[in-house]
Amino acid sequence: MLHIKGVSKLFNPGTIDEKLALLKAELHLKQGDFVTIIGSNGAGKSTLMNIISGVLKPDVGVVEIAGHDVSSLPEHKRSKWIGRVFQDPMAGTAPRMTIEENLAVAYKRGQARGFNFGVTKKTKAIFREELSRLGIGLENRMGAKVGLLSGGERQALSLLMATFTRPQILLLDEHTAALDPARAELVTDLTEKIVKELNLTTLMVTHNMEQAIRLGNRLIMMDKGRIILQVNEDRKSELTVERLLGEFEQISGKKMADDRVVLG
Ligand SMILES: Nc1ncnc2c1ncn2[C@@H]1O[C@H](COP(=O)(O)OP(=O)(O)OP(=O)(O)O)[C@@H](O)[C@H]1O
Repeated sequence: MLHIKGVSKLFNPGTIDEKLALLKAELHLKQGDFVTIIGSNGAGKSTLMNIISGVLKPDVGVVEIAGHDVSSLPEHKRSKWIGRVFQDPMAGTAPRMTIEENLAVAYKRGQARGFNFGVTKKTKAIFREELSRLGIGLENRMGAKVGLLSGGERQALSLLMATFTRPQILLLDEHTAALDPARAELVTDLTEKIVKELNLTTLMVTHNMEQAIRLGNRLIMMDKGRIILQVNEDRKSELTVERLLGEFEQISGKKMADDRVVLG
């Protein structure tokens, strides 16, 4: 479903600001794989997500989604295959628009050109049904401005919008990190439910090792632009935070340089 083949990315080559963000990354996911991504600061996690979504172009290498080589396609041309939720609850939704208007935009995404913000009776019924799947009562507040929702409600809505058009790939970029523990748990539970129901191929960056171990069927660990560890389905259930930190230290020869990971 998703193939990353020999992808590298160097920022500001040949200058004093040169930064290696990805080196010969190889990752192969089948339909329905849910991989959690963990790593120290500046490891290349966001760069990997940006290269999959088309925000960044790799210097070399190939990105293949559902049999299509998308390496040279700009972000908007692959948006029909990809849903993405960011850390910032403000990022995925338009605060001055109502819930149903936001959903109308998501509904149109990846479809024919031109935005149509109109909400018909039929689409309204679809929106209500989709919102009720979240189980947090948003279906009864469809005319409410999104800016009035809590961070957790907005992230739940962002998740729904990102998966509305049934993308091939779901990218989650620390999407629960800015929420308090109770709301983070709610959004995490919704994530698991939606990913399972839609059998979505999912990549989730998290700084929480316990979450990285608990969620999904695969895990990768990154450091200095490299994927240094891939744990597949058969071994994932044996992982513990201590083992993972131990593996990181053994492979990278240093301690995990990210307090959020260690404390998390
Ligand atoms: N647009 C850019 N211009 C220059 N350097 C960049 C750019 N984006 C990322 N980098 C550098 O590339 C490396 C990888 O960054 P990236 O954001 O992918 O790491 P990350 O694993 O997501 O880190 P964090 O967990 O701290 O967010 C870092 O050294 C970073 O400073």
